[in-house]
Amino acid sequence: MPRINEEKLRDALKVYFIVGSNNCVKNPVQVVEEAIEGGITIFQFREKGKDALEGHEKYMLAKELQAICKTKGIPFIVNDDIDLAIELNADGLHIGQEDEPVMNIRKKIGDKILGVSAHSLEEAKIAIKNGADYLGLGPIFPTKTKEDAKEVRGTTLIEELRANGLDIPIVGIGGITIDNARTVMKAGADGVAVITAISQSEKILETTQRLSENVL
Ligand SMILES: Cc1ncc(COP(=O)(O)OP(=O)(O)O)c(N)n1
Ligand SMILES: Cc1nc(C(=O)O)sc1CCOP(=O)(O)O
Ligand SMILES: [Mg+2]
Repeated sequence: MPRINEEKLRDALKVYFIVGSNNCVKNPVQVVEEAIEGGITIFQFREKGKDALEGHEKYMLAKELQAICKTKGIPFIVNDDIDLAIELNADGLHIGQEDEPVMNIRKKIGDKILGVSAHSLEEAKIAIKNGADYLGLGPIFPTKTKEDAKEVRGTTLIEELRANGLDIPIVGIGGITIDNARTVMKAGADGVAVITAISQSEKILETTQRLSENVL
């Protein structure tokens, strides 16, 4: 199967919901179902940090969320865990700069969607050269979700990449909400990736709908 069409991916990245069980106030299955109903366009399983599930429990939750995404036609991406992505035959994998080199991962996952985090123009160029399908740039705004997040840089890196002619699909991440999502899109992103804005909302469906309206 060929690598995913770039324009199709750009569209899919618009409302990118990332979650793990420890980000949720209520049952993560219910959270993901409501978020899908509200209009998310792609999903990342990120079971990481304090109180994260491990082993069989992690696998079972991933499998259940993947099945839900599949019935609704939402691409299912796994964060960090290449073995899980391969075992589940996920649609893709997202990796950071601390993970295995992009080139090695690309060889291992074949044509699956490969997202890579980048924090500079140089990192972005290397990721693209080695096979990234899209980039995650952040943190755009302050976030409490990722303890080891880099310095907040607003939308400057998105603008820098676009000004340098990089047209790879990009999502902004970190502290993105209904209220600031438009700023990220105007800077040149193809989509916004959020955890808290949706997972901690008391009205997940409504919040996701409003976020989508500011992005689509
Ligand atoms: C879409 C998207 N963008 C960036 C990240 C962050 O990845 P990483 O830097 O590897 O950090 P962790 O999420 O693994 O803590 C992401 N997960 N998704
Ligand atoms: C997972 C992640 N990666 C980031 C980066 O900067 O690469 S910021 C972040 C956390 C995003 O969560 P929230 O939407 O709750 O701020
Ligand atoms: Mg990572």
